[in-house]
Amino acid sequence: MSLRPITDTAPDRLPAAAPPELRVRDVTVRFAGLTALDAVSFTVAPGSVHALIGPNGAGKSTCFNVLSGLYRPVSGEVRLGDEPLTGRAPHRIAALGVARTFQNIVTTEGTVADNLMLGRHILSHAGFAATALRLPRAVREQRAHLARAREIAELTGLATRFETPVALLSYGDRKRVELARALCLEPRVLLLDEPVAGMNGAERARTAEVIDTVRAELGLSVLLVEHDMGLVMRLADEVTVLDFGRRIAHGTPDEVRRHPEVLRAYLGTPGEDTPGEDTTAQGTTAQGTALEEETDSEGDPV
Ligand SMILES: Nc1ncnc2c1ncn2[C@@H]1O[C@H](COP(=O)(O)OP(=O)(O)OP(=O)(O)O)[C@@H](O)[C@H]1O
Repeated sequence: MSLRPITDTAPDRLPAAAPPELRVRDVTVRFAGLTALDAVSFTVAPGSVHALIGPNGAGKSTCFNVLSGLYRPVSGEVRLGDEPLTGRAPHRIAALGVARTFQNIVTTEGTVADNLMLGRHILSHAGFAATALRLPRAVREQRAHLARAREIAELTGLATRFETPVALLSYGDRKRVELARALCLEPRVLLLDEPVAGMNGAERARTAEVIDTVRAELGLSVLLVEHDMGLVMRLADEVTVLDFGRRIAHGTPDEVRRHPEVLRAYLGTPGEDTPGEDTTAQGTTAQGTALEEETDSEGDPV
């Protein structure tokens, strides 16, 4: 199906032809004596999928927490187009069009519809009293939000689960509810924190398809943190690689997978051939990690 952001509930946030650039400039974050991010810079080009990868502890989640306003950097800045995001509260950043999902599932209560409607909350113009009193304007607005939530459920493969309690969903579906809830904010930039972590091969392939569709249909930019290199190589236009809080490489998926610094960070030795078994690159040789794409039984990338 073809979807466009609706106009009556988010008039101030209709995307222009493309979302604005998300620019991260020289961002440094310290925790006591530890520098978790050390003058990190990268730009998420409008409408692109940009992956942020790196071994465990590289600083990926810290970076997401800066982008979504949970952490304030000691120096550097983040801008969405001309709007500075650094130092703004998370709900302000969300209202500017930057939505995120979390590594671990946070949605456990209510139906899929309930959760998606929570995602629409930030876009509601009718106040609590008008909604509680079911004033006509509030009722119309609620209807529009529900219709949009249904469209997003369809786009994310959850249409047949719309009225189902999330507690009864499969793990993969629950992860996609998180994604759908973030989309309900009508973001211009979507931050996906390990969207396929813990999924089996079929669920990962399905979610990869959904991310692809969402980007194409909604024309938004995606910043993706993911250990699954198959997914990164399949979806990303550009990749930034962090290690110990520093940016060590940047380029297309093909460029970074051959980059000597990247091979050293993941495998401990530069230029060694990467094993092709496990694509979940957590960054330790003991886990047999790799920067290879995973293939299904027919040899197609998943
Ligand atoms: N709140 C915190 N307090 C202190 N240290 C922290 C905090 N959050 C992260 N760190 C440290 O900062 C560094 C970067 O951690 P971060 O979680 O950003 O890495 P990551 O790349 O997301 O790792 P993973 O792939 O394991 O999720 C690590 O050394 C981590 O222990």
